Amino acid sequence: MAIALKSSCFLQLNKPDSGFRVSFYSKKPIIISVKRYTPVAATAIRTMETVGLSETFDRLKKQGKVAFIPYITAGDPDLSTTAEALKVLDSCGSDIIELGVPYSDPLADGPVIQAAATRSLARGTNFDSIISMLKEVVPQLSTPIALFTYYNPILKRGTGRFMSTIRDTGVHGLVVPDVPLEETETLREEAKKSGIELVLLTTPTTPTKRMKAIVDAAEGFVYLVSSVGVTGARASVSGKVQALLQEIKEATTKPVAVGFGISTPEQVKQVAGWGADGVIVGSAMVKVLGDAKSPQEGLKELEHFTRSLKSALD
Ligand SMILES: O=P(O)(O)OC[C@@H](O)[C@@H](O)c1c[nH]c2ccccc12
Repeated sequence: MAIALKSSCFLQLNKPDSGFRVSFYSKKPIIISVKRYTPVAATAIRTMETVGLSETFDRLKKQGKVAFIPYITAGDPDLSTTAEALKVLDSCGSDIIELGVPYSDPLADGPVIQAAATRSLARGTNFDSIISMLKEVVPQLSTPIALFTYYNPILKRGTGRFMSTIRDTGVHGLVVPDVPLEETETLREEAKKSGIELVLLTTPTTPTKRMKAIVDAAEGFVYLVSSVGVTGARASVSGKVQALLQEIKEATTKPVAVGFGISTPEQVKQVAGWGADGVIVGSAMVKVLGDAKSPQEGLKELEHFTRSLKSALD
């Protein structure tokens, strides 16, 4: 029986009778054919997942490539457009997608993402509606999702329940920019129980000792914030990033992705050239969707913009 999956990659099925080990290798549509559609086959096919953040970086490293990591705010302009935007970002070759949970007090965000969060909340977007959307869309994606949320929504729901809820959607990673380092351990333990990779952030002003503690505790990848201040496109990316990358790479072999202020193909190329394992673009992506006259136009613009940035890494 052949089952066409709108999913990624070359699929290797080992031991087709007694059990399946499914591995995804590259982003190509596949047809799965099984001799007998046994309960094992059904389970394997149902539970097939994209690979996680660390494995994505491992694969890219073997290919000598740098990860392209876009960020968008869930529910802006609305959740059905977010669902389509995730598919656009996936089809344009994003390697990891950061999806932001809108929050009323986004302290680390600049005006573009703050405005997106306000619009999204005004439309009634909440955590439960985001989870329902993700349950629908994630199985159609080949790009792993890292959910982006401030700490308060996690505490409100309860850390363990929050982690199992996002795991059940197929989300692989979590970024919490305002969790105090002292509380990271608990968060990390709960995340691990659910197989969620907790990404931690370090900044240009993080003391070396603290940076080392952060990179030791980080899962998936280390997020290097390129400059002090809030998110938002900048005319140039601070040259300090190159030395910061060097310092972090002396402290860990974990992949390091750089974000904040990056919005042009030249800047993407520059940061990759400085040795980043991944390049994150957020506000510029959010602006494309937020400035569009209609969701359809926004999605078209998003595709065009994503391809222009991604091509800087090819
Ligand atoms: O928007 P920028 O400057 O491209 O930076 C990425 C950023 O948007 C994304 O990673 C992010 C969104 N909200 C954040 C809050 C803190 C740190 C990072 C973020």
